[in-house]
Amino acid sequence: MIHIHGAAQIATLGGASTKPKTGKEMEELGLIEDGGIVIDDGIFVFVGSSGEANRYVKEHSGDKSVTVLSAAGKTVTPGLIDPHTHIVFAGSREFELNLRLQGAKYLDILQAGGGILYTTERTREATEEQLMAETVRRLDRFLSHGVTTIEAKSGYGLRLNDELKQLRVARRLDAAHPVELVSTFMGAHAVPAEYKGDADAFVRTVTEEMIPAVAREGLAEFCDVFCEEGVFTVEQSRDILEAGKRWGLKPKIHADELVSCGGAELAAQLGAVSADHLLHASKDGIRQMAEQGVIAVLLPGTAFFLMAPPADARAMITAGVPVALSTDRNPGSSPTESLPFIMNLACLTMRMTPAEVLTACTINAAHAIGRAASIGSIEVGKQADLVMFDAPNYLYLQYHYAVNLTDTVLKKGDVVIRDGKRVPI
Ligand SMILES: N=CN[C@@H](CCC(=O)O)C(=O)O
Ligand SMILES: [Zn+2]
Repeated sequence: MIHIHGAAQIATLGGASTKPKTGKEMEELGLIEDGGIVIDDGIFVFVGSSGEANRYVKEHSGDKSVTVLSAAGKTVTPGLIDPHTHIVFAGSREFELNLRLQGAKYLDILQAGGGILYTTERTREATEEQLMAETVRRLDRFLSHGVTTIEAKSGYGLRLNDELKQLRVARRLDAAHPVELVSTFMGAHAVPAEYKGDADAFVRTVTEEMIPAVAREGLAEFCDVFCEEGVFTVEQSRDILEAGKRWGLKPKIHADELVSCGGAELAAQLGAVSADHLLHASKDGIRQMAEQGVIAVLLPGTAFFLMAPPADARAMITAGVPVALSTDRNPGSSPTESLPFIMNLACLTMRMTPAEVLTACTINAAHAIGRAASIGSIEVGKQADLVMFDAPNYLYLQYHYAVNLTDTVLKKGDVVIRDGKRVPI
């Protein structure tokens, strides 16, 4: 049994496990001052005031050993969840920053054979073991920033065996590392060089060969596509996501990132779980997303790193679209594992409030990866994933910005970070 007591503040995020929070609900954090939490067998068994938690432990601990953790002066939140990463890849692309500073556009670099295609070459060359080793270092950094679950996309293989290789690495890491991974197949991330620009032929390979193989091996829960002018059209994206649906993969979509091209509308028509990026989503697309309950996964770090204006989060929240946030961890447009810094950016560049930001990185992010029944809030019966931040209240997380305030992290009831340091389990 674990007994956490004396928390300055607990943000429970309770009451939204069946439906993501929208509009004003995103401001409701379920705060408890001077709070206590009891965990048994990796599950939250009590959440309330410190006094009540003491009584619960006295009455229920029996002959169990009790580990007591003080949370004095700390803010406790659910383990942070990152619902959009491209974490399994080889190499890095720091040289692209210089090109972009000189005026090169992200898509020009891709169309000249760099960008995603450069990382594809490195990833194809790498063995499963090499990919494991590179990815573990990124997962360690995520964990040290309070992130206990991430979504992980393929999309740097762009041919069957290398897509499977990326997804198998994600599956092995999910079993081996404290950070939990939820996999998405994204074979349609770019048209690989060997197709010489014939995107239709590549789409046939994705729909007829890759999706069935991924589904047969049970390697992914979601299917994603880079729907963008110059990458995959709305029609090609629809074919891919419908094929995914036929094979039991739930649709997600990279939509309207660089230009407005109908990605938000497509997400609504297909009943996608989420539409991500949305910097150029149309008003009508946002309205349709709200009607269909499509979650907007916003990536303000990508806008920041590409030096572009961010998505209109306020318009989406006002329209009733549930909003989640993510790092978009990838080697080109967002090389960071600091979800807390992304939260700062959401607040300071998109004017999301500190409460909306916390909702977006916990319960709404859990919905965006189909895990809201088990994670995303501190509620009795849920998996005991939580973070203690070195902060007197949740507002402070967006105020003392760009530093890592993570003090303690619990994953499935195991203490994996204490005093900012990794605890071997
Ligand atoms: N936009 C497409 N895919 C990634 C970037 C991948 C890369 O540049 O390697 C994204 O979500 O930003
Ligand atoms: Zn992405």
